Amino acid sequence: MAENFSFKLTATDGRARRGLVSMPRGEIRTPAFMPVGTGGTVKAMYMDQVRGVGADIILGNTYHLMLRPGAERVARLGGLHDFARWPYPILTDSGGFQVMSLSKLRKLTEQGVTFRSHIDGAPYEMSPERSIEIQGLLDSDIQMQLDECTALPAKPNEIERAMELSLRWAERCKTAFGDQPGKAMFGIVQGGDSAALRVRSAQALKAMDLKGYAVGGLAVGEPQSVMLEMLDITCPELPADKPRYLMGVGTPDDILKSVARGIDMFDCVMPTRAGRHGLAYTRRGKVNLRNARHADDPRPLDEESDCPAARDYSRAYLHHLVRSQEGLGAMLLTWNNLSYYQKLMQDIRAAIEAQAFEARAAEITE
Ligand SMILES: Cc1cccc2c(=O)nc(N)[nH]c12
Repeated sequence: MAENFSFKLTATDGRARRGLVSMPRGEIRTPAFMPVGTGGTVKAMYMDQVRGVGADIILGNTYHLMLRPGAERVARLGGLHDFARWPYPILTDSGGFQVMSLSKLRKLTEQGVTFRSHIDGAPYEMSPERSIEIQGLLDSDIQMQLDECTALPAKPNEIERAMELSLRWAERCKTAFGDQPGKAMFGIVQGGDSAALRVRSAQALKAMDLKGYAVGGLAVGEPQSVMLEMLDITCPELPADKPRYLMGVGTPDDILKSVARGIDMFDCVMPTRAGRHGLAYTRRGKVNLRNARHADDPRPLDEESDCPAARDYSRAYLHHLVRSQEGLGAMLLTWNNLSYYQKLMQDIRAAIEAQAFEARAAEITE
């Protein structure tokens, strides 16, 4: 495996990119979908199943893990990879987004955020430095800067204030992270739905010469057209030779349209959360297994899938499990959904390679 963190582009199709991130713990084929493992577990999945469906990297979360079981405890136990038995790369979000969406009595200042745990009300503070320290204690491979994500719609001056604070926090995170060759710290572009603020944020982060760049502050309630417009504005400002990660996105359609605009990495709770709520993603669209019409249907979700959850169980059985609130229902549907998402990414990667090959072949025949 690689000594350091590196990213190389292996094919392009217009603005879509096929690439490879190489790190000491493994390689990440891009475009990549990262299953969300918030509390050190991809809910309702064994880690060898997560690997089996084709995931190269999973997400962990600073906010949840600092509250429970505690970052210092995870460090004493050998770090998140040993704790959760996932030896491959892990990306951790910095916690700010979750503080603002989950915690109580939070107060945000230049220094950082103070808040009370949504679990037991205990007081905490999270500065850029503490966030990087926690991600280090977790032994995270890709660490996110602490940022302030503005929910949309928002006033322009509010978006600007949060974007500029996030830039100052990016500098502090870069300083706190220092030089860790086998790991990476990504900056997060903010700026809401303002083209000018997105450009300013992206250019300022580019000047910091970070190892990767996330686009944050999207998938927070804005229409897809606004999200895509912000990608059209932001991606061209980011360095072509660094990975681009669109946070919290998204549906299969969101992913396709975002890959076409130059995004390399995605994460979203949709496939795992939907699985726990009886919803299955299939090549023919979404299937709600709670619906009574499946009660006598002997067909599997997808007889051509190589995922046992999609191929070996009848819709009638899945309907029964979901209606009976049996744990196996969430397990099988999550397995199906993550398999669907990874197959989508595999098809996207192949399509970019094929198109690039076509373009190259056309050049050669000219
Ligand atoms: C998880 C997530 C989703 C969506 C947006 C964001 C964001 O802007 N910043 C962070 N740190 N995380 C995000």
